[in-house]
Amino acid sequence: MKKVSLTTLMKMKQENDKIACLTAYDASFAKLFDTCGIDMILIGDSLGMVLKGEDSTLGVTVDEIAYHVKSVKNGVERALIVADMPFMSYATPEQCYANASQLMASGANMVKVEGGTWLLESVRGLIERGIPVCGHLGLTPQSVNVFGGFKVQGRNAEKAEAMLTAAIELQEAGIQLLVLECVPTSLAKLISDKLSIPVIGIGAGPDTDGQILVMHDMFGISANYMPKFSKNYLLESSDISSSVDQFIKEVKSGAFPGPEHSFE
Ligand SMILES: Nc1nc(=O)c2c([nH]1)NC[C@@H]1CN(c3ccc(C(=O)N[C@@H](CCC(=O)O)C(=O)O)cc3)CN21
Ligand SMILES: CC(C)C(=O)C(=O)O
Ligand SMILES: [Mg+2]
Repeated sequence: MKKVSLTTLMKMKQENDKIACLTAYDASFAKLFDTCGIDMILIGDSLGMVLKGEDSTLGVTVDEIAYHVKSVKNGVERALIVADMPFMSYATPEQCYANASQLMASGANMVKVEGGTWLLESVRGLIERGIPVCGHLGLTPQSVNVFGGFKVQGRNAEKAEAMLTAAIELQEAGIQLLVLECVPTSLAKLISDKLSIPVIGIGAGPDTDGQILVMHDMFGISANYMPKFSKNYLLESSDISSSVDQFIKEVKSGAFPGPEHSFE
């Protein structure tokens, strides 16, 4: 099976072929998702919430992500493997390079970092050193204490403008993929249209270039709560594999996310 590359994802954006992504944390689920045809698998720091049962992602360590990357890698033949960099593991460019290199050596194809303008130097440095970078804007859960909760971001004109500017700056710095989390549908559409790189949404409406869900949410088994933008695909399927098939089908057709999973 031909491995999905960043070139593949770029071509999918250009051809309006939607990109279907899920998180995974172990080899068995990763293999199942890969076999179903998931394009990208994220080892998310959401593992702090769905695996460890904590109420935020802040306690996750680089070693924990690396452990799960090593497991996921062994189940994957085709999907692009992206690893989240944990809270404070990229606070300075030097920390960022050391920790990103550990995740790449563990089997990731790309690392993901949360934030905008303050990150530009680290993003450029990673790419110059051979590490592809995925950005993450909107509701960046590592900043939950600054936001005062898991809240939709970019709802006023000033914040929306700042997010678009940050997205463009990150693209100019060299990111090759962007996750937009919990932003109004119209803003996610604007950013997806303005950027040449693929934009993957979660709680960002139907107009991004792809969608990602936390795997536990799509099976309705998350330890804490179920965000409004998620959908339990096991309710209408008899087994895990066909629920993943259905998720991919609905992403590709544009049926997911509907208005009930999106924010205005
Ligand atoms: N199980 C799970 N699913 C996720 O999508 C997820 C995690 N965990 N952990 C890491 C972050 C945290 N995320 C979250 C968690 C909660 C909401 C939430 O409760 N949102 C409200 C919207 C609040 C508003 O309207 O401003 C909601 O009703 O969905 C959103 C994102 C997304 N990520
Ligand atoms: C929700 C996705 C985008 C994520 O960052 C995670 O799973 O940690
Ligand atoms: Mg994350």
